[in-house]
Amino acid sequence: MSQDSKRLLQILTAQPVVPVVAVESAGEGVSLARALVAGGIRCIEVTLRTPAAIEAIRAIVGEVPDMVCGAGTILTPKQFTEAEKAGSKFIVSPGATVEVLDAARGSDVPLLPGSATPSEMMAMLQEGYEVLKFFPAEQIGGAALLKSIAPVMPALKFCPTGGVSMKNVKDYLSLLNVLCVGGSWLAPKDKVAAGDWAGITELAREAAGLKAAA
Ligand SMILES: O=C[C@H](O)COP(=O)(O)O
Ligand SMILES: CC(=O)C(=O)O
Repeated sequence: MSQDSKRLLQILTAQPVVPVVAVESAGEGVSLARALVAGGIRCIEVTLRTPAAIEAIRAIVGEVPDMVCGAGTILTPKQFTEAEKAGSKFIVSPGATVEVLDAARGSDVPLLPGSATPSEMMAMLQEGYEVLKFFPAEQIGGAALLKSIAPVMPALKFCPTGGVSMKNVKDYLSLLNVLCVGGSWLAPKDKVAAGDWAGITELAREAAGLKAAA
């Protein structure tokens, strides 16, 4: 399967913000996931940027049934397979290589590939992908860029990520080609390190109250 866009749409439209997190242990991942669920956020992207990521995905999938846990920063087929075996419900890549697309074709877990330019978006359409990550969103052109893509490639829907925060999130969520945004601001390093789970629940509650137009 190249992309189960129906399943991805279900996952991504269930909340306006998908927290993109890097965790230092499985226990930290579980506490974070519980704090986010308590604030109304039911989807998390655990990035493979720390050695604990795969164990954390496995633990969240096993111990926090109300959280839909995906894996992010997938750069290689090996990482794709590890994330899939850990129980990831979706897989996110900052871009799209032939190798990662091949791994996705052999898997039932939907891939959300990253794209940043019109040519990359056209290439993804050609591969049968209609739901894309837009990364790095703010740095590459922000909401204005995505707005200009809507009439040109109306089939595409995006999850912009990178530099998105409460300051600019509404610019993205007001676009008809934006399903939700991704961001690390719901899991600030200082709050996670301090175990300030109530503080994270508060950030999640604020984000969960936002509305996407798409
Ligand atoms: O996709 C991953 C990014 O690292 C999240 O970006 P951010 O930290 O700017 O929200
Ligand atoms: C940007 C990135 O690393 C990811 O979400 O896959």
